[in-house]
Amino acid sequence: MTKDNATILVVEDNRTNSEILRRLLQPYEVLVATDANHALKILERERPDVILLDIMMPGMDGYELCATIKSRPALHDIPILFITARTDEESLVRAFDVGGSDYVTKPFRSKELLARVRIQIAYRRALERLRTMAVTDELTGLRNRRAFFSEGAALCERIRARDGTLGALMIDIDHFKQVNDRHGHAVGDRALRLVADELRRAVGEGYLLGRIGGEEFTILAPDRDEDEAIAFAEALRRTIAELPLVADGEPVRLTLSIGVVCRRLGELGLETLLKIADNRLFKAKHGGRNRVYPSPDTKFGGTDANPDQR
Ligand SMILES: Nc1nc2c(ncn2[C@@H]2O[C@H](COP(=O)(O)OP(=O)(O)OP(=O)(O)O)[C@@H](O)[C@H]2O)c(=O)[nH]1
Repeated sequence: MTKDNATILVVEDNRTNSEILRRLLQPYEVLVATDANHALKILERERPDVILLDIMMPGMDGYELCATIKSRPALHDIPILFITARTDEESLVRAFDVGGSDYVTKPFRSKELLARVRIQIAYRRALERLRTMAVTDELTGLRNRRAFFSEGAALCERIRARDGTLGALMIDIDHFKQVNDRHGHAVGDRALRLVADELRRAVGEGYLLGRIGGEEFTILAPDRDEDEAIAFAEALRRTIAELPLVADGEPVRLTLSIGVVCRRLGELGLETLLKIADNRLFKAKHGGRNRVYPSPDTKFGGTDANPDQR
């Protein structure tokens, strides 16, 4: 990273040109590739903010390389600025048709080049911000509902492919309306952030955590058996019950009800798994709240050793 906090990949087979560009792009970190294969190799490990791409190169030309980069989801958003000596309409239109964002013509004009690069960096940054906003719950910083379900579906695919198990926890804060009613919405928001922070701290590597509703959170825990998922939920319940939230000089007690299920996925989809967890959450609520269902007690020899399936 540099003073301007951006990296530019220059793909140019002519060494004199690439040196000129390196000098002109001095405010930025500059990587240079001498042909398309070299560029693709660099892109395996680097994510430049902008790519400056020569059209005429030996082997794969700039148009083809641009189309290849744009076909790869991980690279798709990197703006490509063509470097070209060709100014005929057909060549320029083709640059846009293969996914280019803009072009600069040779010989380079320093200020114009920098202005065009700057605008692409700003565009890239704005796109990144929008993408992050689209998947993030603004209040807690957790995955929002949409992101949770789309990442959850992908996680299920991976687990199904290796015939693994998936645990699901449906988590709901008890009597949350009373927190709002008694202390106001701002305290309610503070409570939600506090709970979210604890959940974030508790989840393990590979877990998926999201805020899927107002005071509802969900965790997917891969490769666990049901006893482990229940023990994990019980630990969460205890942690939250001890949170030291104080409002208007009095302690605010937050408790969770949690429905837990764990299955080998097989034909089972995410929606069905979560439905089972949701039904169990309902049982936890009706069993008196501040509890996990199936509870560790019933699970390990209590009265309801065979809890409902749906
Ligand atoms: N402060 C705050 N409150 C929220 C937010 N989203 C939802 N809520 C509140 O969460 C409360 C949920 O209330 P209910 O669904 O009745 O549930 P509850 O009071 O938690 O009762 P049980 O779930 O039955 O234990 C409502 O009062 C919502 O206004 C939020 O982003 N901030």
